[in-house]
Amino acid sequence: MSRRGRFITLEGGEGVGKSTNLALVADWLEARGLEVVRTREPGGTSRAEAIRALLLDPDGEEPLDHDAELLLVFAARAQHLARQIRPALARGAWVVCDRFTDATFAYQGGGRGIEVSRIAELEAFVQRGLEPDLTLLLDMPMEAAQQRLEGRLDRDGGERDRFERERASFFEAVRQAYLARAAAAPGRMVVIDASADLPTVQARLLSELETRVASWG
Ligand SMILES: Nc1ncnc2c1ncn2[C@@H]1O[C@H](COP(=O)(O)OP(=O)(O)O)[C@@H](O)[C@H]1O
Ligand SMILES: Cc1cn([C@H]2C[C@H](O)[C@@H](COP(=O)(O)OP(=O)(O)O)O2)c(=O)[nH]c1=O
Repeated sequence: MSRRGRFITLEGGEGVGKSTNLALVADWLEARGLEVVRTREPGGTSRAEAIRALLLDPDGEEPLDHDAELLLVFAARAQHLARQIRPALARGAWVVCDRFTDATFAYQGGGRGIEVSRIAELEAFVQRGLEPDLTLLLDMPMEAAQQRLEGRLDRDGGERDRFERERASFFEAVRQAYLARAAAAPGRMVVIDASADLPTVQARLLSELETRVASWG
């Protein structure tokens, strides 16, 4: 399958501003006349969204096993790739996705402690060589991100999902795993300091995006 569109992902812990900035990235690309597909993980198609609901549903009487969690994340990803991402890229659309496999290395690897080699095996099996062209990692100290998240939950009246109920040490491990991935893949991943006010973060992000898109010709 020839691949013409580009695949951009946004990553980072809870509350760092991924959803807010995804809109900015997608709008910027659309203003350049590109077809843009905005999507997210886990989810992005109706069956993958059903798997998302299973993953986010807070643990009750039957806690979700860590290996089952990992396999569900990749099951949702396989569906999303087959039904949404690969067809979009093939027709020349650009795909902008809120989280992808770096989140699995961060949450299931760093957070849950599953071996990296096991995650990498599933990555190879499900993605068959397809990787994001660019990953924007929004990074900031966990406590400040938690405050933003609380602000959002207060406004939306939302409940904390299964991940949002985790301990501070879990989120710190997630952050460190993300930073380690970025250090190992400097060509694909760009770390953006997300702790500044929104206009500053957005200016940083657009400047990185512009440079990368220009380098692709
Ligand atoms: N740079 C920023 N400064 C202050 N608040 C922000 C900033 N970026 C996002 N927010 C706010 O923080 C909250 C979390 O942002 P959101 O985009 O939902 O994060 P995520 O998708 O990463 O969980 C939202 O209420 C959003 O309006
Ligand atoms: C994509 C992905 C997400 N997740 C988790 C992280 C998030 O807590 C949750 C849902 O993602 P999301 O809705 O992006 O979280 P938020 O907007 O609160 O930042 O799924 C994983 O554990 N592994 C994965 O591979």
